[in-house]
Amino acid sequence: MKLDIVTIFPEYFAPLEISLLGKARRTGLLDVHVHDLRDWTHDRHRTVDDTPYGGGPGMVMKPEPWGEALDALVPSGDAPRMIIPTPSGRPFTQALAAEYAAAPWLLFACGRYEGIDSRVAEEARTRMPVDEVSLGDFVLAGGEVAVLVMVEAVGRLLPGVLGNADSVADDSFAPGAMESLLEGPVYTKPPVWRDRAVPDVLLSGHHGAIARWRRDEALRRTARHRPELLPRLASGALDEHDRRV
Ligand SMILES: N#Cc1c(-c2ccc3cc[nH]c3c2)n[nH]c1N
Repeated sequence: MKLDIVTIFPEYFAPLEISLLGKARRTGLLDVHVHDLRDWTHDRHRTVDDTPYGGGPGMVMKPEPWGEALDALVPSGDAPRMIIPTPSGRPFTQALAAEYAAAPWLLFACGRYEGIDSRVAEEARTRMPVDEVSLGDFVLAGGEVAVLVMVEAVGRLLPGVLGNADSVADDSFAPGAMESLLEGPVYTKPPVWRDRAVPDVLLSGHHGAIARWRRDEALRRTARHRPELLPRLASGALDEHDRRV
């Protein structure tokens, strides 16, 4: 997968050199290119923003540098999916991460200030799919952190990136009957730590009992932290036992 990231803060993406994603880059699973938007400015101050038409606080990112950046990065023929993080976008979900993981080429546009002139997305849509996407109902100062989150969520889904492919299948929100359940508690050695013992069932070796216990705990945690997810579970996914948990 090829990733292009356009930003005025390229240094924000140093974390993509380390850990799983760094290894994915070194092994060729991910081809990441971070670009400084100011490389497509032509004035002495490398200006990327201006005052908003119609007045109001803050500044807006000028369309010209973005237009020239997209012309340079997406000349003609094949085109990426363009992803613009914004508080006013559609929700970024595990399903959308999976959709992006199937794309051969993604281009992330990191806004700053009050956002990117809206004509940039409008013009880009004439030559590539453009998604405006939000991580949630809170406000960041720019798109870079959102892109880091999305790149990690997408990158870990690529075959070969995670050492244990089963981890993906067990994800919260991964497709399947457990799709809308939060993951339950996890434990490792020692069996007792500061007088706190690991639940006996996990040491029993009874795989059926362990699976049932894990599902019960996932149901309990979902009911406690995200009760709104429970009705979304397919009707067949909850049996009589589940409803009594
Ligand atoms: N995605 C997302 C965002 C943002 C966001 C994204 C881009 C910019 C550019 C200026 N301010 C921004 C905030 N805030 N909260 C989210 N869930």
